[in-house]
Amino acid sequence: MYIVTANEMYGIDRYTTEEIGMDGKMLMENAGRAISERIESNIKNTDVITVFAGSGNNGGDGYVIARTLLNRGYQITVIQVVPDEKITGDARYYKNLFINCGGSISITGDPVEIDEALNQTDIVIDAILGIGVKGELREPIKTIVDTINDSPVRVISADIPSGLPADEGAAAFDSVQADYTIIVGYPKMSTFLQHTAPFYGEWETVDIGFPESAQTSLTRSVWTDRQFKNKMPDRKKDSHKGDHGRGLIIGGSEEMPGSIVMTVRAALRAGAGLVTAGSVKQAIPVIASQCIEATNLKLKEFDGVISGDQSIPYQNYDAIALGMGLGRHESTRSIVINAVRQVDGPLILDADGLYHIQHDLELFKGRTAPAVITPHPGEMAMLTGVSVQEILREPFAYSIEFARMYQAFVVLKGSFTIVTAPNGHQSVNTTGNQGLAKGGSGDVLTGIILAMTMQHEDLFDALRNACFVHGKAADLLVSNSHSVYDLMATDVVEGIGKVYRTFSAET
Ligand SMILES: NC(=O)C1=CN([C@@H]2O[C@H](COP(=O)(O)OP(=O)(O)OC[C@H]3O[C@@H](n4cnc5c(N)ncnc54)[C@H](OP(=O)(O)O)[C@@H]3O)[C@@H](O)[C@H]2O)[C@H](O)CC1
Ligand SMILES: [K+]
Repeated sequence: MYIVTANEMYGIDRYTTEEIGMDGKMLMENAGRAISERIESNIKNTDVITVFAGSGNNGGDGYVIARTLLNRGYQITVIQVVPDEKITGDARYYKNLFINCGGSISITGDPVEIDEALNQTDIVIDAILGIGVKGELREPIKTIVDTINDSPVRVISADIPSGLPADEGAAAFDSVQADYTIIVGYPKMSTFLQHTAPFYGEWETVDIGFPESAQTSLTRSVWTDRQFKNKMPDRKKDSHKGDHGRGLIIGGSEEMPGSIVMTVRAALRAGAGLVTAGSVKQAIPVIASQCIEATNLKLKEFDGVISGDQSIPYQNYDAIALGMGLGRHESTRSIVINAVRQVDGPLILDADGLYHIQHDLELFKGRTAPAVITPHPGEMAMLTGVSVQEILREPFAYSIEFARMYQAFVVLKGSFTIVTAPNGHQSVNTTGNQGLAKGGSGDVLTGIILAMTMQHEDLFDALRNACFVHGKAADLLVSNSHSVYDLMATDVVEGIGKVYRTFSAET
């Protein structure tokens, strides 16, 4: 499922009308009808419905919805929130059809009248503004949006909650708070941003007839269940442990032996053939007792942390993960610097590994083998020199800039984790829940990433599948045996098996 910006959506619209030759009116009719069908399956036929219609094509969709539901016997009226001369083009055409079918319209921006109407309404259809919104809401629309939000009525938004920007980057906005949004064609970027996603309520998309050829330039998408299943490699009956990768995980310190334990256990559960844990001698007994299937590599230590002054036989491994529980001691830094220089297979940097590399990012440019960074927004802010708020406001843009500049894969963690490839392609993960917002979750993800990296031919697929499994494990656990409160990172490790079993049982 592709994710679009407003500009990309207008491009698809233009292509469909100009190149394919489909009439714009037909797209609007298709949109309004498809939305009406979804509305019908979500309401009672006795519900009183009010459509709020604005001046643009979103308002035009609103008039198609109003006519469709009126003709199907619903009690429905339209409140047009802009003066009549603002309704032009296709929207005007559909407004006239609604009137010709006996529909009733009141034209008002008066909050008292609107409040009275809301008191007699069960369902609001929000068709005030679509992806054409620009800047802060003007009056009377701003007050109307506030009035709708203050009312207990159920709100269904057409395409996008009115006022909400389609794209990332907006700092302040006013928006309708929808209970449910029926999105035309493709989800917009703001469906997947931490600060804008909640305005959509539940959402789904409707197909209005855009041709497949309109999608060819799109490079951003949601990773789906079906894609996960298709891209999970089969295991041959005669395979052996060496076929599933030899991974090295370096991390841990005297004071932090736990995080590498979770990474190692997750890598093993996720299917890595052989896993070696490289750590200081003080941490090895903990790792060895918790991960008896792993082997250990005792590294030189300095004051309880891994010393940077040593060489590591990276060539013996298919992929390396580095950073969990490493600590931020200066003497450890050269381990990370040297790994970026020397590891000639996939290198995954997480946690303190990211801390140590922050001033030497240029080293990524000299690598011939892929590098993967797995920052949370705070770590991404550290790496890019901007605030966490800026990262959260524009996670797609910051990820792409980093991935292109340093030719690295970026896994920007969050409620919608974004995986970005060096060529700028981006994929959003939608599995997972609040239960993952806990210490250790990131360590588990890194272990799964390591295992997937060694089992997939394509690294982008590996990263997408890793994020999918991590979130899905949490989802299955929360829907069966756990809650978002008690879920722990170690539970997620055990949940990996549930994901594999669920998907291998499906035909
Ligand atoms: N393929 C498609 O994309 C299809 C989309 N459909 C629907 O159309 C909308 C997009 O329609 P568009 O007309 O481009 O934009 P809007 O409906 O969002 O409205 C733009 C008008 O809104 C006014 N506006 C803009 N910003 C503000 C603001 N901050 N405050 C108040 N009013 C604002 C502006 O009016 P002016 O007074 O400035 O003229 C614009 O005119 C899309 O979302 C879909 O719902 C089609 O139906 C099917 C194909
Ligand atoms: K809307």
